[in-house]
Amino acid sequence: MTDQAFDAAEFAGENLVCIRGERIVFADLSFSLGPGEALLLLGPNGSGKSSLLRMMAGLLRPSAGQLTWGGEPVADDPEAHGGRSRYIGHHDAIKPVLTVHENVAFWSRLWAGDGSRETVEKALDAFSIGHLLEVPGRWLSAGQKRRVNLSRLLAAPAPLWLLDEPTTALDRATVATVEHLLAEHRARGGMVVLSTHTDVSLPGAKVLQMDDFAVDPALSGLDAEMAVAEDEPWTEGVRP
Ligand SMILES: Nc1ncnc2c1ncn2[C@@H]1O[C@H](COP(=O)(O)OP(=O)(O)OP(=O)(O)O)[C@@H](O)[C@H]1O
Repeated sequence: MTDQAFDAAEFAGENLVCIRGERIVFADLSFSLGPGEALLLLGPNGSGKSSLLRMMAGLLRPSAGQLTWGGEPVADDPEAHGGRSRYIGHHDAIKPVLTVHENVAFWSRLWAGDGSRETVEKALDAFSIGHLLEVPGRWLSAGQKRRVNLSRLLAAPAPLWLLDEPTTALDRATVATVEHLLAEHRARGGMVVLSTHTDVSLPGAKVLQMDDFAVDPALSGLDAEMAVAEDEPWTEGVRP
């Protein structure tokens, strides 16, 4: 775990199109995010927030448009993008038979080549769950699982945090902890993209209203050639 500033570059998306199944979920979506900035994804169920986050993480290929980092297409070096981004999705990536320590150490080792007990303890302490170190994953409550999952952000630092409804199942005090950690991350030059249906304090965040990029199905004229295989990964590595 580090308190050092990130040497981040601009992360941007240009005219992104997302097709899932045979439906255009969003089209012509563009954004840009500089060091220290945050982007809030808002919109009703099914409007494409998770799809956009998965796209940003390299887990879903854009049907058109491109993502860039420092002006260079992310697709040119997917491994580098995997190294600088941390995606926390809906599902808590916790092995039930491993202890909390073993779970977080695994991700810290894989993502940051660390996995030391000190790093894991510090990350868990930040979420007030240091006492769960030796508890197996299967015994955790929903909120405890979420906290363990989020602690991976601290156990394997990277500039770009991609968070899909990160405060789900968290109590009020832990939501405040998350808000504090988001602010600290941005103060170090980190970037945050976050989807939510609840209030999460992200001062000065840019906002993307996903339904602004919806396409009327009757007008979409979907070209089957644009559709890509569902969940076809286009970056390397294990991304839960
Ligand atoms: N694996 C899939 N195959 C086909 N369509 C999918 C798949 N996953 C999602 N979709 C569709 O893509 C659209 C966008 O879903 P997505 O999960 O990105 O929305 P969301 O805004 O995150 O929704 P929520 O607020 O409910 O989490 C939905 O119409 C959904 O049915």
